Amino acid sequence: MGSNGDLNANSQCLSATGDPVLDKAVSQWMTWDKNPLTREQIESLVQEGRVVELRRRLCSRMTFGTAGLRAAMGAGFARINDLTIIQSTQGLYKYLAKCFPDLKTRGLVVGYDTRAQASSGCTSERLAKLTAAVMLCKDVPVYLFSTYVPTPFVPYAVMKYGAAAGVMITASHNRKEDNGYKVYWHNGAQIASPHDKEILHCIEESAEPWAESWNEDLVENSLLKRDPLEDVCHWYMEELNTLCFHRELNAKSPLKFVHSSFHGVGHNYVQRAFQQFGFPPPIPVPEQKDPDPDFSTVSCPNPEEGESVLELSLRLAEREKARIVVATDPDADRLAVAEQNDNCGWKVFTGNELAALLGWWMLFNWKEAHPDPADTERVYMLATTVSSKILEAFARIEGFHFEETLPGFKWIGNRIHELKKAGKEVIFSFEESIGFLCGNMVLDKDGVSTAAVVAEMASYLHTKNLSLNQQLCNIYEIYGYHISRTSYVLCNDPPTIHRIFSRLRNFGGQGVYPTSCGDYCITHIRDVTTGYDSSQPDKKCVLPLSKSSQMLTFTFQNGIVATLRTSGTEPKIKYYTEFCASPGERDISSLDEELRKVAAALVEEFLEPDKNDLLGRSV
Ligand SMILES: O=P([O-])(O)O[C@H]1O[C@H](COP(=O)(O)O)[C@@H](O)[C@H](O)[C@H]1O
Ligand SMILES: [Mg+2]
Repeated sequence: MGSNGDLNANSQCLSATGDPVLDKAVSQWMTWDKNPLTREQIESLVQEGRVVELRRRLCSRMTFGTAGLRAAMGAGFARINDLTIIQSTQGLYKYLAKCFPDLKTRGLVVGYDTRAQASSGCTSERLAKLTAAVMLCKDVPVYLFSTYVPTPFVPYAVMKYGAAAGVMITASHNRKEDNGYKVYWHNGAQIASPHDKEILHCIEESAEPWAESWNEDLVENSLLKRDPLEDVCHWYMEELNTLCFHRELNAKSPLKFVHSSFHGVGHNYVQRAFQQFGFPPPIPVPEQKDPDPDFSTVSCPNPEEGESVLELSLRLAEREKARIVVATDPDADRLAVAEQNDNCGWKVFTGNELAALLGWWMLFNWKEAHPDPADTERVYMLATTVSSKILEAFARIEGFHFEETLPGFKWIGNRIHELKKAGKEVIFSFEESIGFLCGNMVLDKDGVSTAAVVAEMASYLHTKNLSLNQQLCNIYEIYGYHISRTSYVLCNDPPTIHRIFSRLRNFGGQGVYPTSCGDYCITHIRDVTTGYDSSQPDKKCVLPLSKSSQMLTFTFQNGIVATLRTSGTEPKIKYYTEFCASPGERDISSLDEELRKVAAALVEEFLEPDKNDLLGRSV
């Protein structure tokens, strides 16, 4: 890297894109960025005259989506890199300083996962250190974990230390090119509106790096930096006892478990959690147990993709005669589970199916500890609106409360916080995307604690001669079958997405939504993007508006409910469909067939994949 004089000379000779707005952005980038690799990326793009790409990278900024800022790593204000992490943290500092007069005693928690990209020099660890440096240079104490941790450790630490906020550098299950910046508020839940908008505003106002923001030495030398790793691990593992109800049974269980950490952070933590529950540590998938930023053995690092990405785990489990596989996603906040059944191979549970099991399990144990039915009055379970309504069916029959939120655990976390304050007890929450929270130890989904809870549930059921799958059928028999189909198409072009949703909003003329899809009649429409709900007396959505994402829900005459929405973390349009049968209704195969047809019609007629160049799911 040259002296400041060189930087200015560089930025002047580069001002040659022919677009004054872009020229300004290029010159700002070259003045502010001190990372030679990302500077070089912009330099080459300018030299090659790649104006469209430059505009894409430099003329917009990342916004807070379903789970924080998330984008590809690399040069540009629209990407994750040293400079944008510094800018984001400067903005966060500015906002926190406004909200917390005691910021300098409270401090910030910073954690990171195991992502790395050679071409931009961005590793999650380095980005976490820069985050810490920005706060330290303003004399804000920082609890910076000395090694990678599961995402839920950050909100847990925020609550334990009474910190003002927390930042986790992770892109979870996204492709290896991406990274992200998740922000937790002092209550331990991820930030939601209005904090996200306010922070973004402060980021825009704090774009120029402060002199000391690049000073990573502060992390080594500052007395305001603490390493929370040992304490947090210890407290977390101890507190797991509140979710362990049958330790003696666990210790005697003949069941064997295989664990995959998907090349991410989960290995050590899941091993310890199992031991805390009285189990021997699960058998790790050796090829996937250590961090690998290339995610070399999986086509996609998302355990949600099912059997295709669980291949190594399933084969190992067969060799080891392990009945159950648990797989944490790369930042260990979500969990996939598969079970081997004697004659019918592997059953990989969907998030909705696992939630039926876990919801049942948490209620079962809660009732054991609180035999007075009057106590159930203060019990809550939560789920996002695109998740199965199975918990609602439980709540109706068992007499507790169920509520739904917008997609994203940030909504669930903040609602748990409010309910706790009001003296209520949220005993289980989930998202269909294999995100679960048993109890409320942290206010975010947690793959580590859920892995141990699943092992205990399976061991308990085993003593009753039941598999997880058999128990799932029992649950459906009592509460009604809940059959869902969820998938997505890929779309990298925001104008196409806009066109698709706008067509649906004006399907039968201006402002007229569709009244049918395929052969199926639509009876109600909910448009969370605009706040319209035809089923409500005042035609207004009960859920908060979600203007920055697209989300349309169709209720069909046959009872199926389907939602189309844009992902807030990846370039996807997702669809979610469910049929909730009444207890006693058993003709499952015909229900499933009907659901398949509705899902197919939804994609063909409403998304028009050929016309819109949408790619189907490849795995
Ligand atoms: O892409 P979207 O907007 O559907 O969001 C997806 O990822 C989010 C973040 O998950 P993680 O924290 O593990 O990255 C989840 O909350 C959400 O349920 C899931 O659908
Ligand atoms: Mg995750």
